[in-house]
Amino acid sequence: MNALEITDLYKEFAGVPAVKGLSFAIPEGEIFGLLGPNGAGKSTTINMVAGVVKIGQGQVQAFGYDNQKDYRHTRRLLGVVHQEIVIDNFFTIEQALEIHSGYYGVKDDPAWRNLLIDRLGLRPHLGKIMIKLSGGMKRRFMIAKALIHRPRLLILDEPTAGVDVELRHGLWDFVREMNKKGTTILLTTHYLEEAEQMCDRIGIMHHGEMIALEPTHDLVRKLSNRRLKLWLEEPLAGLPPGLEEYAPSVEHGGTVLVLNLPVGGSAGIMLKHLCRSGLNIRDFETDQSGLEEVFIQLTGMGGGKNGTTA
Ligand SMILES: Nc1ncnc2c1ncn2[C@@H]1O[C@H](COP(=O)(O)OP(=O)(O)OP(=O)(O)O)[C@@H](O)[C@H]1O
Repeated sequence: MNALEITDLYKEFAGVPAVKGLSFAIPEGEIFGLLGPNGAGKSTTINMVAGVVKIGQGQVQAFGYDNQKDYRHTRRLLGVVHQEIVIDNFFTIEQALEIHSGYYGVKDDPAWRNLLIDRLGLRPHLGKIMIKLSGGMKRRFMIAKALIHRPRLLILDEPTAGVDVELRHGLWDFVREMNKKGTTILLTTHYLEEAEQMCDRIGIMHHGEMIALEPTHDLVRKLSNRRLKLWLEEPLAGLPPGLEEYAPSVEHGGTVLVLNLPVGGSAGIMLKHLCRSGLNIRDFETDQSGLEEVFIQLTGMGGGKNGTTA
């Protein structure tokens, strides 16, 4: 069963399209990463799924229920952490969590509430009214709030934006734990490294369209070159013959030879060519470009909100 199925979703603001006929599905149990540069249409998509932005055209189904026709039902199946911090200013964390489970028509479950409070590190702040919490604490509260009714699909729109490293790690551990217990996860993040580590599959949006959607490993492998760096016993006078297809280059006065294994190329054949070359190799190192390079290749964009982000 698909946790989420989006079909031909379209939205424009003042005549300018933000999401252009988007279709994709997320099977139950998956951690799916939706990536894309600023303005790609990720939040608009999530907001249409969550029912807070009206769908222009198309359909959204959660666990087989249409989110427009069966709004009350789908609302209970989804837990959404929006990008903007939205809190109940003058309630304490505990009061707000109690109220929210009532809002979803779910019976208050103190054991579950306490588990969320503890796992999200909210216990020391329980009695504080929300307006007095730090930004990181507010975000933790939003995550607890999104989970209070035990949704089957948790949607996190940039949950780690502006939060410290400790919370980020703790949060992802918790998300993994929730996923292992059966919650499907849809997340957006600008931290490509996080997406690479967390997600089973990644979809990349650009200008309102999905320009790639693949298992994370395949996406990285398919679009990235692998480099083989060889430290040689004797410096090379020139480029060795028979290795032209690997775009060889030399570094460090000829003592380091760099070969590039093209996308889809065979490492075995490259190594055979290397053996035939008779080079005297002292050491070697390989590296592979990660999601960041893949993302830049696909969208033609470099840089981002910070050095390692989209
Ligand atoms: N309420 C709105 N009114 C007008 N335009 C909007 C509105 N919400 C989004 N847009 C526009 O729609 C486009 C897509 O924005 P969206 O926020 O969905 O992108 P995003 O991929 O989530 O970007 P970011 O990574 O910056 O959050 C942008 O051009 C944005 O300016």
